[in-house]
Amino acid sequence: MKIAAVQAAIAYGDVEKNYALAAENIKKAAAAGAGLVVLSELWNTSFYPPDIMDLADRDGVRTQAFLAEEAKRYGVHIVGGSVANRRGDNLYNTTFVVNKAGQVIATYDKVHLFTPGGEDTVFTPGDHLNVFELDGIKMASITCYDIRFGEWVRMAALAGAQILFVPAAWAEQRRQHWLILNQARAIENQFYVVAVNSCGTTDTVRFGGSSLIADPWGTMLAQGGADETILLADVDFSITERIRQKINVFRDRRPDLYKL
Ligand SMILES: O=C(O)CCC(=O)C(=O)O
Repeated sequence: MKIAAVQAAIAYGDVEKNYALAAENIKKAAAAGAGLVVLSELWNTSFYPPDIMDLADRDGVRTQAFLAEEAKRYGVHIVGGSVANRRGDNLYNTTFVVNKAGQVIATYDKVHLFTPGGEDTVFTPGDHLNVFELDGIKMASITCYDIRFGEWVRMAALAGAQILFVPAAWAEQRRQHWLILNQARAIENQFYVVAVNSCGTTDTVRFGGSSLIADPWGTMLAQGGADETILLADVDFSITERIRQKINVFRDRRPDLYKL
């Protein structure tokens, strides 16, 4: 399966421009042969303008219809990064996963909100893991800051995920953390990690780009720089079993001791 990670400069607060940008990038990824396309965090608004409550999608209606249309048009699965998504008076940082038939097969609201950026004062957190199946492979997604919580990522691995998607809007100044955390999560969980960051700027933040696709051994299959790009990598899930046999951390872990 060929995966495309879309690293885009999301326009700050310009929703119309951002849907057009996503459409253009999905088209390019499909033309490059991708079977699964991954977008970055809050690709409809960027992270996050003051009027985000007004700019947010309502009940995910527009985003789901848009992703379903694009998925069917190009015959690709889409892990729809995340969007600002208003449900009633609450705002969520929501991921929709759509299969190539245009069916929404999974929905995830970011669980760990980025308190240093005040995200918890604006958004409501989700309360469940996002594990889903495409082409017979179990997959999972989290969102940005969630990557700092190794126990949350481990849950996805224990639920059987063989690949983890990490849409993000991660600042350039903590680029080192981004690279190390994503690579470490791939190594410790022995699964693919597809980490898709934004690039470009808001009024105050420069996003770090550096999207990456790491295999279950931690080898970087593709890595972005500071600018817009679409990373492509072929993933082969048969290597996971071989790696897990060589160093069998799932057999050797000691959950009986993992409590205080
Ligand atoms: O953890 C970090 O350093 C960045 C997290 C973040 O920006 C986010 O979750 O949106």
